[in-house]
Parts: sequence; C-alpha cells; structure tokens
Amino acid sequence: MQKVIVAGFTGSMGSQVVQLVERLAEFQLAGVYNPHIDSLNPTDFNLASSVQVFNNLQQITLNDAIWIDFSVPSAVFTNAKFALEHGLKPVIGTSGLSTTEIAQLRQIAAKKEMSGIIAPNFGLSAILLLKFAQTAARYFPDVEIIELHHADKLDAPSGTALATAKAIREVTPEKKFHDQQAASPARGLDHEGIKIHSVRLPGYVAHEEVLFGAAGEALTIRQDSFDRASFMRGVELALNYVSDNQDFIVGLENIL
Ligand SMILES: NC(=O)C1=CN([C@@H]2O[C@H](COP(=O)(O)OP(=O)(O)OC[C@H]3O[C@@H](n4cnc5c(N)ncnc54)[C@H](OP(=O)(O)O)[C@@H]3O)[C@@H](O)[C@H]2O)C=CC1
Ligand SMILES: O=C(O)C1=N[C@H](C(=O)O)C[C@H](O)C1
Repeated sequence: MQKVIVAGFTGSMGSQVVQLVERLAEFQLAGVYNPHIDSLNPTDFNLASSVQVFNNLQQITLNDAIWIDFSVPSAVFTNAKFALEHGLKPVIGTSGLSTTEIAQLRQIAAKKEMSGIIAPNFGLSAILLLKFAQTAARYFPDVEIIELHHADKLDAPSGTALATAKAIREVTPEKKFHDQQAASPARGLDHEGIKIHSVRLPGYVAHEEVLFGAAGEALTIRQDSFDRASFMRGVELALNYVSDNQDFIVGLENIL
C-alpha cells in the first residue's frame, strides 16, 4: 500500500482529501501535517490511531510516501521542497508557486528521479475549460478571464486563471489591448497579455469564465465548482499517477 501524508489536513480541501485517502484501498493515510496545531493525538482529529500527526516538518521521518499539499500560498514552496528532499512524492494543489519556484522543484525532482504533480486545479470542468479555451483562442484572439471565488481565498488572481492565461498564450501570439483604459485598475490584471478579473464573494466556491469577443459575436466558456468534492476525482487521478510513474508534471491536463 502506498503511504500518504496530507499537509493542510484541517483545511477545507485537506479535510476532504483525508476522507478520500481513507476510502481508497491502495493508499494508506500515514501522516497529517499542520504547523499550527497543538495536539499530536490522532483521535483529537477523528483519525485512526495509526496516523502520525505532525506540527513540525523536522518531525517527519516517513519516506517513500506521497505528500499531498493543500496548505497556504506562503508555505507551499517550503513544503514541496521539503517533500522532494526527503523522498516524498509531491501532489501539490496549493496555489501561489511562482514560475521560478516551479522550475526549482522540477530540478530537484529530476536530480532525485522522483515523480510528482503540481496541479493549479484538480476539477475536471476546469481542465476541460482550459482545453476548450485553448481551441477557441486560435479563432478568437481577443480574450479576458473572470475568476470568482469564496471570500476566504488568500491569493488573487487564482492559480487556475493564471494557468488558463498561460495555456491560451501557448497557442496564440500576444495581443495588445485596444481600449483607452487598458492601464486602469478597473480593467483588471494584465497577465501574459490577458486581463484577469478577480471576484471574491461569500457563497461562491470556485468558478471561472473565459470571454472571447470578435466582430459581431462573442463566446463565453464557464465552469463552476459548487463543492470541493469536485476536486477529488482529479486528486485520485494524481495519486495514481505519482505512484505508478516517474515524471514530474505541471497541470492535470497532462495526465487526463
Ligand atoms: N488545485 C486545486 O484544485 C485546488 C487548490 N486549492 C488551493 O489549496 C489551498 C488550500 O485551500 P483551502 O483548503 O480552501 O484553504 P484552507 O484555508 O481551508 O486550508 C488551508 C490549511 O492549511 C493549513 N496551514 C497553514 N499553514 C500551513 C503550513 N505551513 N503547512 C501546512 N498546512 C498549513 C491551515 O491551517 P490553519 O488554519 O490552522 O492555519 C489550513 O488548515 C489554497 O492555496 C487553494 O487555492 C483549493 C481548492 C482546489
Ligand atoms: O482557493 C480555492 O478555492 C481554489 N484555488 C485554486 C486556484 O487558485 O485556482 C483552485 C480552485 O480555483 C479553487
């Protein structure tokens, strides 16, 4: 059985991932990590007594396990680097890794011949949206992105919106904004030459719209994660991928 450690296990995503791993026959929840907890007693968190609870990275001596990370943008690089350097294969869902940090993680993984995955979004609707947007952008080069999330989200724009902009730019040359107000904050963030608008509201979970416009017509593609259950199918795919493969990849679209 493949052992798994869940970082950020008390959070909205982490707690659902714990339940997922407990349900999967081929995987065993071996450890959980959150530096802000006082108790190291698994039963205090409704976990089996065999699960090791950690509140300090240095306590973690398990190796040959998968490290699933749904923590916070400010900690994800340290966590992922720690995992790779200690023989733990990373499955990273936490947003906020920079291009430079991802390149560094890739380098460590290559040196240590370890598999892993960084996925800005594990929801299949979001991955399909990204693919559809790539196709549409070939015919509609004028595009803007709106991402809408719950009000507790720590980062803006979302990792998914950044990945969508990057994917669109992979297939289209950079366009210049035509409008007079392109530099105004009201026009959103310019990323890869694409405007991204971030909405934060209670009641929302995670949603994205990609809007294409051309002479006399428009195309809008939208996906909605109404519940964090929407990410679990992708997390399961990623777990199977890293336990059976050697590659380190970025984006769930590469293994669908
Ligand atoms: N890739 C994907 O498909 C998805 C990605 N996400 C991303 O996952 C991340 C977590 O989201 P969400 O679960 O909603 O957030 P939450 O705030 O609900 O959970 C984050 C958890 O991480 C804990 N934590 C804080 N610092 C650390 C640390 N240094 N190491 C480990 N854990 C830590 C927090 O503990 P405490 O509260 O005690 O500080 C909290 O329990 C975000 O970056 C989000 O954007 C979210 C959904 C889907
Ligand atoms: O914070 C969230 O909730 C989410 N974060 C990820 C992101 O930044 O794109 C994935 C999904 O949008 C949910």
